[in-house]
Amino acid sequence: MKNMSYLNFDASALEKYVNKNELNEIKPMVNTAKDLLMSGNGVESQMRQWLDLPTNYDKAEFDRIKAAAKNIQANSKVLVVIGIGGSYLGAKMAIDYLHESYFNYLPDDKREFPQILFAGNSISGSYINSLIKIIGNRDFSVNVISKSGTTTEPSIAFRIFHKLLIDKYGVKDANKRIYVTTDAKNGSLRQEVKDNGYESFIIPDGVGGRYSVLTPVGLLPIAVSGVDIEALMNGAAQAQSEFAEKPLEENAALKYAAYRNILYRKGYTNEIFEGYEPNLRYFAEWWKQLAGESEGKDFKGIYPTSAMFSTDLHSLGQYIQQGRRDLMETVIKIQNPPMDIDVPVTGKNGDGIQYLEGKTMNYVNDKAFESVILAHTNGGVPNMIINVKDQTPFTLGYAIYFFEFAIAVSGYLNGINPFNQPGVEDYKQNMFALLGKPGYEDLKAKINKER
Ligand SMILES: O=P(O)(O)OC[C@H]1O[C@](O)(CO)[C@@H](O)[C@@H]1O
Repeated sequence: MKNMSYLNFDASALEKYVNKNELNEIKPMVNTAKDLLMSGNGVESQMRQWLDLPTNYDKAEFDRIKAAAKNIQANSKVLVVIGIGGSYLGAKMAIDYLHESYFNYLPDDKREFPQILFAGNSISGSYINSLIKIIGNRDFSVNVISKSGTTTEPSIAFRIFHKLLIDKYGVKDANKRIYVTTDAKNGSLRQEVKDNGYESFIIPDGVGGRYSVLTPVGLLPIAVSGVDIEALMNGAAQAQSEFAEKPLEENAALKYAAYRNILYRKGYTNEIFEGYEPNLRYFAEWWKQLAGESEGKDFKGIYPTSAMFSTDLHSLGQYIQQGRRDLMETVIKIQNPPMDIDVPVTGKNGDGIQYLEGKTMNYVNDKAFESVILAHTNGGVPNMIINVKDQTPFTLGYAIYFFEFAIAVSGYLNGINPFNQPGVEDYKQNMFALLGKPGYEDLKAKINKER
């Protein structure tokens, strides 16, 4: 077991790219950005409620989440989580991170908790058909998550699964299997809660989708999967107190914000989020929304993308090593993965790996990580390393808060509003027009004229 704090930021591979004086020089700007965030003097400050969520949340609702999770665990083999963007990525990321890779694939008698499957994040009829097939005749419940209650993708999926529930259980019992996470007062889902008596949870006003994993949005599905959500919140609370207090030099979140902005201003405009554990894939997807929606606007911002190694060393690896030099990498390194296995001893060397006999896979993975850092750094790609202690709920809570805090500071540091996402509306408006939604006749005519 490698001993370390829950998370640390390692800039040692940046020596070639960032001079020693630079952190000190950007420090006043980072501190100003942090102060804007903490004081509420920055733009869109009403959307900072996530900042003290780990210590200031509705405890009664938290207990209701745990009770609902128990209920679902007792009466369902599957939980269908319906939502898109911030209304699903956080839960998916956390469940994957905290469970073994094939958790969801285990047969029901080998899995202690329900299978968690996601819907409403695409408009693929094939996907929904396949999902219905895999549920089969097993008992299931639905958690529909939408702050607005009017997002097309989850609305369609909810209609489908609502009908399936009614067909299977009848209206009265179906209503007991529907859990709604939405705005406290507004939106059609809130109205449906009132009409049908569904159990429901609130997405707080001051928390945007991409900052909502520690609200019922993430907490209910995560709890249903058997995770200790109290530990998750405690980890975030620990991060909250540290990042609010510590000076830049000792503050991992501020350092990450500072270095990625130092690099961005030198022309490293694309950031690749990387991991060496396959169940970090959705961590990257969650981070991409967090960073992309927070910073990509006003024709600026770091472009967030991702790669998972070793897999992508044999696809994107070539480009990263020798392509356009506008890339930086942020590598998440899990210090203590939950499991390991030896390279088998066969006494033969036909495959050329006899020298690895007696070594573990995690040892080899560590060496791959070190080798890639060296190769990419030498090849012209600056690397930031985020060491994360383990894959436990406490550490994950800490890491979630780390990224949320760092990205919000980073937005302010760049003169960007980190809490809105006006660009997401454009495709929606066009889609409404093309689908013939009432009220969009003029836009439809305009589109048809232009194409
Ligand atoms: O929860 P809603 O209202 O369905 O929105 C889903 C997602 O769409 C966005 O509004 C834009 O992508 C996100 O912030 C949010 O996570």
